[in-house]
Amino acid sequence: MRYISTRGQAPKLNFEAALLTGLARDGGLYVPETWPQWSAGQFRKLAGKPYEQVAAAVTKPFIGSSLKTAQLDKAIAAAYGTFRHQAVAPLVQVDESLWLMELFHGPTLAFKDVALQLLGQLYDIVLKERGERITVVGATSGDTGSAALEACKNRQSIDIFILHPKGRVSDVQRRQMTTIEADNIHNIAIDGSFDDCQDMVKAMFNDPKFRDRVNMSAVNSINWARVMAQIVYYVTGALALGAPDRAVNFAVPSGNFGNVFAGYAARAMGLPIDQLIVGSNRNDILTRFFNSGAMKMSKVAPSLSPSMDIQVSSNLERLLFDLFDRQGKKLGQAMTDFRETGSFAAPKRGWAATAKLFKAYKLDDRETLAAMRDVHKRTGMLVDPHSAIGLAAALEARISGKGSATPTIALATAHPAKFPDAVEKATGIRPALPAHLADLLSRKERLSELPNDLGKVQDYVLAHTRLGHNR
Ligand SMILES: Cc1ncc(COP(=O)(O)O)c(C=O)c1O
Ligand SMILES: N[C@@H](CCOP(=O)(O)O)C(=O)O
Repeated sequence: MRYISTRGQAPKLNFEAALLTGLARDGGLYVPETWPQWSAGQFRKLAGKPYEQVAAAVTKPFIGSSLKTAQLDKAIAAAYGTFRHQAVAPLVQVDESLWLMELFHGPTLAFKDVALQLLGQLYDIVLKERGERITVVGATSGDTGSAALEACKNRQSIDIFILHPKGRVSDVQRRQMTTIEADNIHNIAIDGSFDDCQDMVKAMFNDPKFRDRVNMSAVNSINWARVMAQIVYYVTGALALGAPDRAVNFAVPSGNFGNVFAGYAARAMGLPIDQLIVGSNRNDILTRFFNSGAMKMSKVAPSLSPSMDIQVSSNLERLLFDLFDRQGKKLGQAMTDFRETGSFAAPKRGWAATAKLFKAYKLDDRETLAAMRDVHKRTGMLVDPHSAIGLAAALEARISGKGSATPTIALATAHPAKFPDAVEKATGIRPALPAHLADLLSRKERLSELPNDLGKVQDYVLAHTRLGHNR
């Protein structure tokens, strides 16, 4: 399998190189040159198999000869051995045609663990074989950060720096990052938004001297391996509800568009997904896009679902690449124009199919609390504000007839205890953290604060990475 950049000007890479490279050198994102095509029989063979076995089968074609089968199997076993639920991503039935997929049984209680636990293992294998070290610089609105730090902590070949928007993540999210004791991890609170943090990470990648000096790599969904690992639970979920002999819908709370893009990739491989239902909070650029074909950037506003307080959804570029008939140069120009003018219109060709596949709904904070209250009243389940947005979007799609009678899986992306204030406000119940995090609020924090200034952040990384001085 070869990977190409969405901007069409960077070298083609194999999986191992794409894993280590992060953002392509032309500023684009790596995508598979072609989607692996699976027959119904291939999917059928995996029905009822353990998560690890499905993960091996689904990821193999994307990894190709970059890893030996035994290495991949070992990495998968180690990654999912850290989960507290044997099924890794269990389904819970909500009503006659709606299921919740719990993606929060990993070490940091969010769906990010599913991909990042595997990414940590893959890094280890390829870095050991190459005898190389990397510096990871990542941006987080709360969940990627802790999952990435947990996956990379104490790994000898990695120094990791995570930028988060100061004061804009929940206390639990921040403490999950800042209380990890390991010499190779660095938390930086930036005086700005998540978009500012993500822009700085991309700017560092777009500075060839800097990226080469520190051998920079990415844990955000910039990294194709993140998206690849997330395809697996779309397959296990759909198979559990009767695919490939029955189509399913997925409802996904969305911010950086990585999670739902993994659903798009599963469908491109042949999994029968009827609709991908996108849920946004008040930062609804994605919902506006899918409802109109146009995007207009506005200022990001804090919400009860802080992990989705995002205006520039990184992975949308991977979808737009297909909408632009994979013409990277044209897309690159459109992305540059979007950055300059703050607006973007999708090409008319292909838009009808995209608009048919993606349905999108927005919930403000009041509606999010109402959704959390409603699901608790109806089922006794506590859901976090992000998951509630996905669930409510699924119900909206059904009411408006757009979701039809097709069974729908709403992705529960975080454990309710990550957002105890919002859950308590909605239901009157304060969810407790699982035992391994029970003393989180009394652990010692360690972080640095920096202004929203690229030069200062680069200086900080250079001063603290073990690669900054040696090259
Ligand atoms: C809990 C939670 N839900 C949903 C999202 C949105 O996912 P994505 O950015 O992949 O669209 C995030 C952040 O990524 C998250 O942390
Ligand atoms: N919501 C994310 C934002 C970063 O998204 P990613 O999927 O690109 O890592 C977070 O929790 O940090």
